[in-house]
Amino acid sequence: MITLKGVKKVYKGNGREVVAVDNVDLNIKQGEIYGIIGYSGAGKSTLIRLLNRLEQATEGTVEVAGRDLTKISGSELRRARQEIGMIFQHFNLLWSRTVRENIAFPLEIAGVPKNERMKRVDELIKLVGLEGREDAYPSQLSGGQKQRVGIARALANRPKVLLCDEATSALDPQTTDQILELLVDINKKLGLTIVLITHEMHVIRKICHRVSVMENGRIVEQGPVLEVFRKPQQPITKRFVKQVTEPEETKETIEHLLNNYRSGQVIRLTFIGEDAEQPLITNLIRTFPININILQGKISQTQDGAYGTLFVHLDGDKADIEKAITYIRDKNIEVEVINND
Ligand SMILES: Nc1ncnc2c1ncn2[C@@H]1O[C@H](COP(=O)(O)OP(=O)(O)OP(=O)(O)O)[C@@H](O)[C@H]1O
Repeated sequence: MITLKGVKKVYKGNGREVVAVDNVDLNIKQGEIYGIIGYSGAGKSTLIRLLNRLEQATEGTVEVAGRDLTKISGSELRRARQEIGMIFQHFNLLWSRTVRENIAFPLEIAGVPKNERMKRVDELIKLVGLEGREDAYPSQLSGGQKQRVGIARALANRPKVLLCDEATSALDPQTTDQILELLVDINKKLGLTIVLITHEMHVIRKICHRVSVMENGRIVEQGPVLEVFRKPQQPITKRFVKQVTEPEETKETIEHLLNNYRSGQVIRLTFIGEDAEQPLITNLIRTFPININILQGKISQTQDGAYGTLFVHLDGDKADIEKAITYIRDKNIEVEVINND
């Protein structure tokens, strides 16, 4: 559905050049929810703006729904853009228009007759759950409701792709979850391809099937979300994964625990998908003459299954601890031995 090859975007000005996107290759499948994560300045906004030609690539090709956007202009580009909806962090609504009029706006521009327009707006209002708020003005809506209007407006012309530019960054955690659920719902109902950029791993975990990590304009890591959670390769990816798997205080807690548990071994177990269902701790206690203390744990749900980490302290004979660790590894559960240094 979306293919980027060798894409580069250089901004020039004041005698200086900024390479915002640097030699990016990307492949996004139809019906996929694809996340691009990176810190501020990584090049995410530029990349997503290349996907609807709000920015023109300096080098490379950007193919969306069968058209190379770098090579078209005029009416052909306008038609191509109708297949690509976009929502924004600050909603970008028209403040002097009601909910209904905001949603109808792209239909007016596309020349859809009034009757059809009204019918389509009603459908969209239902789809995003804004029944009863049709005649309200944006200033009378909550942040979540404003984003629902943004989503309805973006979907008005039945696009094949929805681009989300930090769409939940201005919302509180509960409203963020509701909007993310709405996006998943729309993805399933309409088979819509969704591309989102964010700096929050929570968003990726919750709704994305695959993810790319961006740093200094480049994609430094990509893969299925569960895979990236299981084995993050780059330091930056490890930092993002820790945002959702380990509570803030984990590092300090672990240091504290290592000081308290001088004997035995502290380990971190990583469970993926069905592994999480195993009665592992019970089996360990029954099989080996060791003591086990559960120190800390967290399980997160992704689109493809559960992902969890558990810190435990094993105490007893060194050889028994070694055997217990081998036993866990044989069950395909990842074990990281946390050392005192
Ligand atoms: N119009 C522009 N002119 C010049 N430089 C730009 C322009 N837009 C972005 N940049 C630069 O390109 C780089 C990437 O910016 P971009 O906004 O794409 O990153 P980002 O990951 O989306 O960060 P943020 O979340 O802060 O927007 C930055 O160094 C930025 O200063």
